[in-house]
Amino acid sequence: MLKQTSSPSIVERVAAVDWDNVYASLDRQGWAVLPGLLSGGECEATSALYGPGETFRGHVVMARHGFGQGEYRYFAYPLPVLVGQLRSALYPQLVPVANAWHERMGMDVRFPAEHAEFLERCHKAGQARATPLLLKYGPGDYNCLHQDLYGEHVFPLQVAVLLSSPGKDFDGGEFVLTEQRPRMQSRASVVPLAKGDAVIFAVNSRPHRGSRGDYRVKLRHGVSMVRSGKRHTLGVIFHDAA
Ligand SMILES: O=C(O)CCC(=O)C(=O)O
Ligand SMILES: [Fe+2]
Repeated sequence: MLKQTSSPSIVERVAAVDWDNVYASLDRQGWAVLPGLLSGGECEATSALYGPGETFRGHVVMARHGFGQGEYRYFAYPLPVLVGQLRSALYPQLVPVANAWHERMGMDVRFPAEHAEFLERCHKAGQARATPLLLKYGPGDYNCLHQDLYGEHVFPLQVAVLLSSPGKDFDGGEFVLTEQRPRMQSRASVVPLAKGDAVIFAVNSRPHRGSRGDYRVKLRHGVSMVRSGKRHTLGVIFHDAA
């Protein structure tokens, strides 16, 4: 019998990540990159979903809200298989960090091991609308620094996957994060991403170990101006929206 070789599933790929390394990076800098989480074909197929139709529940033109320039659409339930698998496979890996951060920041909320259980908590509180989203940027577009908070329930980490190739599909359009530390000036990071790479980052705040114990730093994320071409991103947020 011929042995069939197929590429690993999303679940297998997530399980194969060097999570200890990712946890160390999240603790050190508030973000971590998972290189090549999606294949080129998966990136293209996901970008191609963009458009009007039942795949999405909402459409936001960023300039209308002062969010920047460009547009995005929120996926509707049921999520496309790949998006749903990414969301439910990544969540349990991030729970230990989420709970440890809450403990260090003196926050009472703890997160259940499985995503379905956390969603139940969101839905019971009236946060029932899907939050994963697909973003689209063209020349001159950008995404102002922001936080993706959609109600009382907030999972403290989120993920974005770059679906286009920098230097080939587009120029500019870097993923940026800023950290606002108490009584200090803000610090910016540019996250280097290739097509298919995922960045995990803090939604709102994270603990930082200082000489006198942990203090909270506030993070915001955004995208610098796309100079040319077209840039797509898949955003995976773990809490749902009111
Ligand atoms: O396009 C990007 O890289 C940023 C997307 C974003 O703001 C998000 O996924 O929440
Ligand atoms: Fe965002």
